Amino acid sequence: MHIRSWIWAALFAALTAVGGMIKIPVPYVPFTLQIAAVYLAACLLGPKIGALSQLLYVLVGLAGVPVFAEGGGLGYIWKPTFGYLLGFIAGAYTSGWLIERFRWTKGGQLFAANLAALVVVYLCGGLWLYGAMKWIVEKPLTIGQTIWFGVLLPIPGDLILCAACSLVAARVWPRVRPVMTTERLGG
Ligand SMILES: O=C(O)CCCC[C@@H]1SC[C@@H]2NC(=O)N[C@@H]21
Repeated sequence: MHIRSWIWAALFAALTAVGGMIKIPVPYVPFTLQIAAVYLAACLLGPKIGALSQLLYVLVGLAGVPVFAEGGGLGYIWKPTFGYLLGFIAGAYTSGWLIERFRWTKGGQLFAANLAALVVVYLCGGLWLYGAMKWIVEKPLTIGQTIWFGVLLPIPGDLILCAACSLVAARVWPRVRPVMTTERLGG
């Protein structure tokens, strides 16, 4: 893989870290801006490099750098929000794959792809939240509470970010994406 791909992946990993620092504490699952970096990485880097950016982010956090919403370190895998972090990797891949497979470029199309990413993030995050609260924290949430705190509370903000990032990506796409993707880099 071309060095430029690694640099872009690292930059978007850093952007996700910034998104994790901008947070509003809410019980169980904080509001953060991490998902905006996931949307943009998928749209501008494609499935592989987009997912790589999120994998780098998670690995740096697990290595101990406090880039997650509530710190970092290997023990973070036991936190109720760790599933969202795994969801960022799978979500970036999903959205990037849809965009690449169907050659989507318009704002509405990117919105649809990012919506799919959001579903993946919430699936991973919600399932992990439920399991972690039950078996690790041992303060179980009901399914209704899990959906309320894990999905319904944060989703309005995430939908606004989805629309905003999709429009921005559609605008900058023609100029930026050829530079960012590996298609022309042979890697
Ligand atoms: O601990 C972490 O760093 C992960 C926090 C995950 C927060 C999730 S991301 C999707 C949803 N939208 C938000 O604003 N918060 C949750």
